[in-house]
Amino acid sequence: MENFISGYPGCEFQIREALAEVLGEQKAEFFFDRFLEHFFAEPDALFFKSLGLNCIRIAVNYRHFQDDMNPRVLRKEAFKHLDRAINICAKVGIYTVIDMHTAPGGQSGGWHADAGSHIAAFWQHRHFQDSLVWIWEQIATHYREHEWVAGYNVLNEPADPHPQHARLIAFYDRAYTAIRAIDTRHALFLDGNTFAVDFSKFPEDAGVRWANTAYAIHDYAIYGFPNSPEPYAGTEEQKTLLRNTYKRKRSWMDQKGLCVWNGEWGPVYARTEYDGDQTESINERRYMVLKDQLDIYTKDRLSWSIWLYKDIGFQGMVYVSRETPYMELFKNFLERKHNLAVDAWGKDDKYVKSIYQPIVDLVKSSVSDESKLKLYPPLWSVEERVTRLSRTMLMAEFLVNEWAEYFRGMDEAQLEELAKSFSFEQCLKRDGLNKVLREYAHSWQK
Ligand SMILES: O[C@@H]1[C@@H](O)[C@H](O[C@@H]2CO[C@@H](O[C@@H]3CO[C@@H](O)[C@H](O)[C@H]3O)[C@H](O)[C@H]2O)OC[C@H]1O
Repeated sequence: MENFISGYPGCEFQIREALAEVLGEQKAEFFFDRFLEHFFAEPDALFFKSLGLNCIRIAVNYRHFQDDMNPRVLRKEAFKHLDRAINICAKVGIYTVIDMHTAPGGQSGGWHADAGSHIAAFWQHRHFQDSLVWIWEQIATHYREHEWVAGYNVLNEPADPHPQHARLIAFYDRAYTAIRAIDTRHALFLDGNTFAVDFSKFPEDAGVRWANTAYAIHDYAIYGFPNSPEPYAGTEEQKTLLRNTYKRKRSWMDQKGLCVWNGEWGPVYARTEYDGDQTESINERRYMVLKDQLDIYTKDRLSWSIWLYKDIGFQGMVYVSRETPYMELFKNFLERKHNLAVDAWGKDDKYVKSIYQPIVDLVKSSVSDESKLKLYPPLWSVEERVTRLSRTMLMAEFLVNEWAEYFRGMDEAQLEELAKSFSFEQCLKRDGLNKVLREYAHSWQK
């Protein structure tokens, strides 16, 4: 679960805690369990398959396997939803890649690492790394015979600040050895450092050192987001930029003759409630970006996994209808969250930019040497850092309890109604996106 996907503010662990506070442990657990059940069921798999797609990447949180207060003890229901999703996909003929989307302590400072901090503590504590290796051993043991699991995406978007990426390489070595001691057959998918774009410090002998391994880039194109430098029109210059950025990300694999996979990519979309009559024209441009990226991938016979399948209406192939109990309940809250730009992903900060600008200016004017303003990760400028800390963490923290308060006094039947809003039957389809995906999925198979 992520904030822009499900509508809550902040991180998953925060809303789980807040909801337990409001409803009690048992009812909160009931809600999240029902949410996961409805989020992906057989009709979802059938729809996905109907587009001609044959593999889905399933993002999992390490907390499904291990409770932080009870380390190295496999949770009783650790595989309940993952087994369910993988077996539903297998039944309709879809392969799955298991993606470890969060690591203990956080493998990056992004909200999606579910750590609630901009410091990626995973790299600082051996203890956190040991835990994740142990979790992978449990997963490999569980799925080593499964024919429909295509492989293991060991760590989503690592961001190891070490200048030589030494801790990431050491962790991949450990995870590789541990998994391979149990399961030699499933492929491993290793993301590059710094949000799956940088392989420059990967070992020279990777091809032999890490057998049966693909290397995952995440190819988000700047033109697919509200902060695009200019409206995308598919000009030759713009297409060249798309291609060059992508080529740069995969250049290390190309030099070494290694297998590349695009594990995440895809534009976000405008919404009528926030973008008004601009919505359609913005989205037409976004579909153009999508298509032009697919042209590049198809020419290269590159396999990809679109981000993402389902959400509340920003990026998903299917999205929860506004007429559902969940969306009606949170209508005003979501609008406020949007206007305050509390989520980082594809943010639109027009209402609040000027409020945070003095902090940006203060930081810039207080640091004497300009080069000292460049901290890791490089794509977090001073502006971006201020955004992450003051809005997506500080502001979000205050909204977490508010989100949970909406549930106060609800019984299981009402919670079920809310969770069910995420079921395929209550979702709409993003036709523009699905049409393009279908077309390319079929052309790829020819
Ligand atoms: O969970 C996902 C999460 O995996 C994803 O993370 C972001 C991916 O994009 C990163 O920035 C890109 C880095 O490469 C440049 O070439 C692109 O232009 C940038 O967009 C960003 O820092 C990550 O947080 O985001 C969506 C989440 O739902």
